[in-house]
This record gives sequence, C-alpha cells and structure tokens, in this order.
Amino acid sequence: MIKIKTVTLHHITQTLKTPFTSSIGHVTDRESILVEVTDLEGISGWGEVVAFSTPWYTEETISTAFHLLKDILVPLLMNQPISHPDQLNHIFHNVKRNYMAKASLEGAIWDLYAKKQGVSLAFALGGEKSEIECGVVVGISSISKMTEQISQYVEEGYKRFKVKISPDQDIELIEGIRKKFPKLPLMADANSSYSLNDTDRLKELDQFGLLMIEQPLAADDIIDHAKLQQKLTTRICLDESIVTSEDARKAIELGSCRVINIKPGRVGGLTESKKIHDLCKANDIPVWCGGMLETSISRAHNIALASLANFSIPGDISSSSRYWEEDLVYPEIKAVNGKITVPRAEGIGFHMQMDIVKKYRNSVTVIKNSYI
Ligand SMILES: O=C(O)CCC(=O)c1ccccc1C(=O)O
Ligand SMILES: [Mg+2]
Repeated sequence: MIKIKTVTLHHITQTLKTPFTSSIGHVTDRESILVEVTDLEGISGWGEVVAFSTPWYTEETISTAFHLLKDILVPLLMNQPISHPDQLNHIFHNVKRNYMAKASLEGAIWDLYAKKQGVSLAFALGGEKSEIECGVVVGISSISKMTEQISQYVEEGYKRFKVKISPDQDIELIEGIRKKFPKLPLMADANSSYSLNDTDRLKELDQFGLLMIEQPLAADDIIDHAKLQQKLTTRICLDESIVTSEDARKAIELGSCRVINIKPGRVGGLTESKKIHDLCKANDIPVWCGGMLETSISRAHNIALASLANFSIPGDISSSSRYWEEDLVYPEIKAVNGKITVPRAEGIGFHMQMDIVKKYRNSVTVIKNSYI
C-alpha cells in the first residue's frame, strides 16, 4: 500500500543544446516540473510534466499543470491509500482532460509502486523486451542542415529517422534526403499543418516510401484523417488526435490511421498508454513511443513502456545528450548502436542526480499530507 507523505514539485529550466523547431512551435529553453512523490517509508517515485511553456502542442502549459497538481490532483491523492497506480484513473475521474498534469503524478506513483514491489518499471508494466531500438527527430531548419544532421545520426546508429515537415518544406526535403539515403527508415511529422485541400500534395509523398506520415491534419479531425488515409498509400500515424483509448478505438474503427504514436503525457499516463497499446495490439495497429523533448525521467518511463511487445517501431527515444548538456539521472541514458538496454533495477532504474536538478531549479514546492 502506498501512503503519500509529501509531493515535491521541482520547477526547472534547461536550455536545449540546439533550439527545436516544428511547424507550430519553437523551443529554446525547456521548462519542466519534476514530480517527486515520497511515501511514509521515505521511498520516492519520480514523474515529469511534459507540457511546454506555451500551449502550442496541446492546450496545457507548465503553469496550468502546476495549478492542477498543487490545487486539485495532489490533494485528491492525499487521503487515499493506493494499492495500484491503475486506481488513479478512477480517483481523477471528475477532473476533465489536463492529461499531462495527471500523467506526471501517475508516472511518479508507477515508479514508486515498482520500487515498493522491488521490480523494474518495465516489469511492472508487463514489458517483454530486454532492449529497445531508438529513433531520432530532426526539427525544421534548412534542407542541407537537416540532411547533415541525419548523416550524423546514421553514423551514431539510430534505427529510425523522423523529420518535421510543413507545406513550406516537404517534397523537396524528402526528395533531397531520399537521394542521399534511398533506403533509410524515414518518416515525416506534420504537426497538423495540412488540410484535406492539400491531398494532392500529400499524395506526392507516396513515391518516397516513408514509414508513415504523422498527424498531417488537425488534432480533432479523425474524420478527415480517414478520408485522407483512403487516398494515400503511406500509412497515417496519429499523435495529437489520440488523447484517450476511446479516441484510439474510434480512429481505428474509422480507418483514420494505421499506426499510433503513444506519449504517456499526452494520454494521461502509463495506465492509459498500456490500454492503447493493448487495443492496438488486438487490432494489428503497431505503436511507437513519441518524444516531448523530455528529461531523463520521462525518457526512463518511455523506455519501460516501449519494452511492451506491440511497440514494434522504434520511437522518439534518443540519447539524453541529443538535447541536454547534463543528464539529471545516473547512469546517463545513452543509445549504443541505436539501442538502449531496458534497466532491470527497481522502478525507473536510474538514480536522480539531485545536485544537477538543483542547478537547473527555479523553485521547489513541497506539499505535505495533512491527514498524517
Ligand atoms: O522528443 C523528441 O525527440 C522530439 C519529438 C517531437 O517530434 C515532438 C516534440 C515536442 C512536441 C511534439 C513533438 C511531436 O511528436 O509532434
Ligand atoms: Mg508528433
């Protein structure tokens, strides 16, 4: 049984090694809230808010998540003995949406639960793989710079390559990459920058043998995605459109996608991620784990999640050094020849380096359980 003593919110800001640009947002300084849940025995579990400073990817921000955690979600948990993290879905039932806020606390409880059971998070989730294959994402810049970055990542051994596209830079970019790398496992992420009026343009991408095209249309438009998928040979993968397992069910039923990107933050946590994984498995829809320019806390959660069987496509799970000067955890998370070993140690399997957390920390908020 988990009995919470304190929840500590560490608000940090780290500067990305190089700014990251997509069709809808540009990130230089990455704010995060690290969520540390400590129980009565003094064991801590860690989670992370992956929302951004502004609502460019989803409606949540670091500030809205801080409010939700401090004033709504943490108080809801305080007077509840928790025997399994799956219970949080029910406890949060009357709090609408705010998936990233919920996921941060849920992830911390999963870590704490696994630690108390003396098992790895991967084991607690039902993971089967001992190592996962890694993919990497190249943000928008000039075609020559993006191609150069891909060359470097090919040398590093990554197994899957994703480039950000928009109507301003798509066909020429993919054509350029394909000239240099005809067989590269390549995919493109549009972050909703197209509409059905662009169908002909998107059909031109079919000739390049992409693994998939991610989220071409609006987040709330699974109907148009279904229409588009009928016209394309390239598989559509949904990211922003899927925030619950019910969304996934509807998208699969409608034929809106043939692949789903699962991000625990976007869907409210690991329990919902697992549900979507299981649903997709039953429907022969492969899944992969998406990235959020996250710290190694979420990276560790993602590694554990991606060890489940139907994560059959390498995700946006790269070395910590892809984005960060210093890793918040020890040992450093590192892809070797495009693979990461799934840790067997308890919980997330990595240790927090508190001196590094403190170095990047803006503020710390400790919420004590007043019921004990
Ligand atoms: O973490 C990464 O490697 C980048 C992943 C990425 O593409 C991304 C990063 C931030 C917000 C949204 C997305 C996305 O998948 O759409
Ligand atoms: Mg995406």
